Amino acid sequence: MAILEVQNLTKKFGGLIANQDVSMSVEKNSITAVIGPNGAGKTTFFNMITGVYQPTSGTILLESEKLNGLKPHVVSQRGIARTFQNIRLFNEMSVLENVMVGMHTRLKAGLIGILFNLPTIRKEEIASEIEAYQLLEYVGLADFLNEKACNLSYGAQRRLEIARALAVSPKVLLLDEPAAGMNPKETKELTHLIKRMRDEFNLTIILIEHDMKLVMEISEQIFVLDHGEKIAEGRPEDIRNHPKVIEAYLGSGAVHAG
Ligand SMILES: Nc1ncnc2c1ncn2[C@@H]1O[C@H](COP(=O)(O)OP(=O)(O)OP(=O)(O)O)[C@@H](O)[C@H]1O
Repeated sequence: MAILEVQNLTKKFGGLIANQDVSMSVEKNSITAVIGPNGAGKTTFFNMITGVYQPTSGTILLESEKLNGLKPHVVSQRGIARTFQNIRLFNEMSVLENVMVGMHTRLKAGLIGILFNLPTIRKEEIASEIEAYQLLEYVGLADFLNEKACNLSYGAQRRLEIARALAVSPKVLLLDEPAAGMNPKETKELTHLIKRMRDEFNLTIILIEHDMKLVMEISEQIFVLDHGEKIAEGRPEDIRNHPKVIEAYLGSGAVHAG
């Protein structure tokens, strides 16, 4: 069953067409990759799904409900969380606080509760602290709870972003270049983490990634964008030797070169 349906999505920035008529159907509980050369339109595609940009035309459906026109925080409440290509953490806040920020959108006590320091707030706070700790343990950061986010290694910051995204209890998790800047050991651990998250949180995961080894190893389905258009889709074995994909990455002539 498809959890996310994207139909004929187009995004124009003035005269530049960043996405042109892109359609995708993503199965529930699957791991899907969106790949393509630099500037192909991958992040723009994520930005439309998450409400950062409104599409020029086309439709985005989550469990058959339209997401067009919704603000990013509402899209997040509907069940789509993401991480960013350029890590966006609260650098001066602790690791634990960064994850707790991710939870605030679904806390029930509300503004009145916070203003009047109601007991419900304290209860929620304790519960969210415990949950945040468990998420940090899950991504391997339990030893760094009180560390400032900016003091973490690059790979650890990427895992913290993942923990923060998980804190909103998403149905769909979008990862924008999760392995960027990671060493081979960290990338291997990330590969395991992505698979575990899908299985244990019953998640649907869509990732943009340039590390083809990672992509080929974990994706069940791959979509390829080039110059804003979808040029191929299929299983890793279909994509690996797809002439249009080889041409997009290596330039025209590569396919015929032998
Ligand atoms: N806000 C914007 N205003 C104008 N042009 C934009 C904007 N955002 C993206 N673009 C342009 O849209 C095109 C697609 O960019 P996008 O960042 O989506 O590509 P990408 O595939 O994610 O690239 P990369 O792999 O390098 O991150 C690029 O030409 C980019 O310059």
